[in-house]
Amino acid sequence: MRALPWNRARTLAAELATPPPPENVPIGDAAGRVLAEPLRALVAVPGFDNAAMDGYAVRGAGPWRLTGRVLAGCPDPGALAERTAVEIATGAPVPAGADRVVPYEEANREGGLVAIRADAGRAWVRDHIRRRGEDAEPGDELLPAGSLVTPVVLGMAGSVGADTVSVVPRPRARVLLTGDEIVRAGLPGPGQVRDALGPLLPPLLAGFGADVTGVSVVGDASAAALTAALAATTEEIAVVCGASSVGPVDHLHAALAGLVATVHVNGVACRPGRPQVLAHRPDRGTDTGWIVGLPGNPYAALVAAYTLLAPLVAGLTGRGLPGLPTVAVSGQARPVPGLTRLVPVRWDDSGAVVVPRDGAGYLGAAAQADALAVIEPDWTPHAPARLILQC
Ligand SMILES: Nc1nc2c(c(=O)[nH]1)N[C@H]1C(S)=C(S)[C@@H](COP(=O)(O)OP(=O)(O)OC[C@H]3O[C@@H](n4cnc5c(N)ncnc54)[C@H](O)[C@@H]3O)O[C@H]1N2
Ligand code: MOO
Repeated sequence: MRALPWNRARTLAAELATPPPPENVPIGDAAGRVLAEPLRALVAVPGFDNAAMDGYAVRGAGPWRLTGRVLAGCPDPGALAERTAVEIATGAPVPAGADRVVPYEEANREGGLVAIRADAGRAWVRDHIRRRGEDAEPGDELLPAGSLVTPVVLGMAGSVGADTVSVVPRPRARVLLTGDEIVRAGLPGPGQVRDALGPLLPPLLAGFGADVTGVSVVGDASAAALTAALAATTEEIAVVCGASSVGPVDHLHAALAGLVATVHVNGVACRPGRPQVLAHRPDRGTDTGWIVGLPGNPYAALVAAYTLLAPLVAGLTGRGLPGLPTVAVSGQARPVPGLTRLVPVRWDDSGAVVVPRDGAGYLGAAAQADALAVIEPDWTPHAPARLILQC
């Protein structure tokens, strides 16, 4: 199978996966989830005409005779008669018949009378009343399905009366590290390599919107061990790290053949990260059974995670592929004919600047970066490039 262009691989991963049936969760537990259905207002906001300022609610021409006080939480403020006023607090319901609220700063109160101050100018002409339903009416669609539930969305959901929201279940992922040389703790001995991907992938996937249930190591001894580990995976996504290339113990392709998996992506025309794989188990629906092969080289694995894993999670959560912002990039990005390069960049006043020394085998440059720039073959220094923001 021919290596796919980077853009195509990315969009394909998002298009192929579909979300599972939604679930209702309390708004307190919904942060970071994705709306499965549009968020609609259950009540009007504001729920009643209320004062936008502390002052006096008045009716008709002034001066006004002061007849009482209305505080926030008052269930029934009554009605105002012509040429009368009530003292009113911000957020309190405005009595029926009131024309406006005069803020304290613009009012004179003497004895039982309230009048506009002589020096109030025209500021008092504003009515300082927030009208029922001016922000939302019951049934209004406030956000479409596919929206990320941010803290702000939750605050708004509370404002419109929601106790629960309908969201997409978070996909789960199991990470399978391959390689007899990999050690997961302590200092590596001769010929050994300390694992970089076990620490990287769970929080990276959490940022994409998926939960890693476990990280385990599969030895290089035979393809059967990797086939068995993949067959035993019940999570929606199995992430295989390493074993994606053509080496003598690179067993991923043999394992996929053993599972009769459908291989949708086998190689991406990007550098680093070319030997990456997206496959699907034929016995599963498109909301589960996904297998993603990441190259063993850690920076190549990071690039592949942004290329295939993040879009796959976007598809599984119904979020869709996010657009990539475009900014001017300077520095040595070294475009390659026929390939998309992904290079770590940092912000500076002029845009984004390439962080030097971005080898496939080490995360040092990416660790200093704010984003990865997508460098196409026709890029020239200071030209714009799309960015993947690091999460
Ligand atoms: N003849 C060819 N050889 C290679 C090609 C090719 O096209 N033809 N592609 C090269 C590229 S590009 C990459 S990337 C690697 C990908 O190899 P694998 O995905 O099969 O990964 P491994 O061989 O298992 O390991 C590669 C490298 O990464 C280290 N590694 C593996 N896992 C981890 C980990 N969890 N933490 C840190 N480092 C890890 C491993 O020790 C190796 O050094 O293939 C090239 N070869
Ligand atoms: O493309 Mo490999 O993924 O250079 O390290």
